[in-house]
Amino acid sequence: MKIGIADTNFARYDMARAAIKELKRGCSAEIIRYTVPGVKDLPVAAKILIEERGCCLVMALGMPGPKPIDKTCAHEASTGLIMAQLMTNTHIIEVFVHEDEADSEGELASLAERRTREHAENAIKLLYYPERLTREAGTGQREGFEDAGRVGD
Ligand SMILES: Cc1nc2c(=O)[nH]c(=O)nc-2n(C[C@H](O)[C@H](O)[C@H](O)CO)c1C
Repeated sequence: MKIGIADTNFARYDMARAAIKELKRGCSAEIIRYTVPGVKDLPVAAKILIEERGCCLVMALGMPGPKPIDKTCAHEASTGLIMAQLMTNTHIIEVFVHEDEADSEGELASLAERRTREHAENAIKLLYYPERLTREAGTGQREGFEDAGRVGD
């Protein structure tokens, strides 16, 4: 089993290091890392990891900046990642941490670490323990922040 990690040098935190640590802690998959300049380069990187490098899941890690143009880039990248998933019938877990989600550099680093690790846990569940995701259905899970929790009965 191979898991791909696509990340960017635009990001201000080494999200791939966090992902790799968590994946190694939870499974024995081979990990293939592919770093590109920015989020808009992630869709093709993910597709190459799947089609040419044999990955059965990819985590796409990126950090959109705070400007309107960055938000547009992130939306375009997201659309591309969805297209790549549909073209390859393979999960690409988008892990984006927007710079303006945090109030300080320290908070941004913690959020990037925690969201990436929690999505790495999701990747492991998708591949190895899908029944655990089903058990969590409807429980308001949130990656990087406290879970929102269940409503109703
Ligand atoms: C404006 C802009 N903003 C971001 C961003 O917020 N986050 C990011 O990762 N990359 C950004 N980029 C770079 C593009 O994603 C891409 O790398 C270049 O357009 C080259 O294809 C650009 C050009």
